[in-house]
Amino acid sequence: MNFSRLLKTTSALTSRWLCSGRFQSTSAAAQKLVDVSVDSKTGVSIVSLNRKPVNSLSLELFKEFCGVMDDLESEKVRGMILKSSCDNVFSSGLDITELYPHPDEDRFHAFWLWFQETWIKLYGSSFPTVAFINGHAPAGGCVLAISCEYRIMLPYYKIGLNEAPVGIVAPDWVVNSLKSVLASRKAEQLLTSGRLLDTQEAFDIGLIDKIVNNEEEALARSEEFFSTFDNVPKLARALTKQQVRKNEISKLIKNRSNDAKLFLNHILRPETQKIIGSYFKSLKDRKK
Ligand SMILES: CC/C=C\C/C=C\C/C=C\C/C=C/C(=O)SCCNC(=O)CCNC(=O)[C@H](O)C(C)(C)COP(=O)(O)OP(=O)(O)OC[C@H]1O[C@@H](n2cnc3c(N)ncnc32)[C@H](O)[C@@H]1OP(=O)(O)O
Repeated sequence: MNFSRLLKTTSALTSRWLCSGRFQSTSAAAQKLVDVSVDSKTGVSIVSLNRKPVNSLSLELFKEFCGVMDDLESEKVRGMILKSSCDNVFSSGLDITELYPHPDEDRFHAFWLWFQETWIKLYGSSFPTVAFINGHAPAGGCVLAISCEYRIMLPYYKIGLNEAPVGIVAPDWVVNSLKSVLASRKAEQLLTSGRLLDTQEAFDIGLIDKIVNNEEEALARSEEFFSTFDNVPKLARALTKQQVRKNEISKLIKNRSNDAKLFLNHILRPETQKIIGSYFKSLKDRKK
């Protein structure tokens, strides 16, 4: 099966979950969780995550984001910049309330499939993608950033995959996304320590590509990146990118339901619930 068909194909079970209207947000029409605008100078789409206060990633946000990605694919956009509308936070990662306390199993299954779907669409997009990391990007926030092709970050924020210290093992598609950006040894060090790096450290190890001081500079640096493809036929570029990324994506597509079940079993374990519970409490207590 060719890769474009594979991208559209998913198991019957997965399709049932993704297409079902369950877990529809009642306020979806009232509040947009993902905003899209077009930079009139460059024709590039700017996609802003807009789930205040910290862009924690919920099932509803993933669904909306996937819809936006489908639109951008069919409009054959020149490129996309992913950023945040929240002050100081790009994304705080998965919404912990989707994981704790003891999530409803059906909702969690759907949540995980939509997380996978988001990764598949972003990591496998045909058009060039830039993450403008205009705030902290821990855990799932970092996953979004490393799924893009190029990363531009403002100074003095933190980025990394901090799952291990809270007793959670990142799935292999997350690990492999990191290994597509960093050498295996650096990726292992970052994952096993769960350390969050500041902007300068992230630049020094190659986790991000550019440091900028403001949005104007970010747009200029993004444009430099996008214009490197101006003389490359769009289809050839897209197929080449997918050629590089297809093994990881195909592996997940064939294993989606199992990946969701494994993660659900892990999350439901009393020890895991306890660790996430104390972590969440410490997050809330920090401000007291
Ligand atoms: C716990 C790990 C569990 C599972 C790992 C699962 C899977 C592994 C595979 C995939 C990778 C993805 C994993 C994840 O993404 S798990 C989420 C991990 N996220 C974090 O550890 C970040 C936590 N947040 C922060 O460190 C700070 O909030 C942040 C630096 C982002 C911003 O700080 P700031 O001071 O600006 O805001 P706060 O006052 O801390 O937050 C405002 C408000 O929002 C609540 N909050 C923050 N983050 C989350 C979140 N991820 N989910 C739900 N709620 C969140 C925070 O508690 C505050 O609430 P309140 O006090 O009620 O106002």
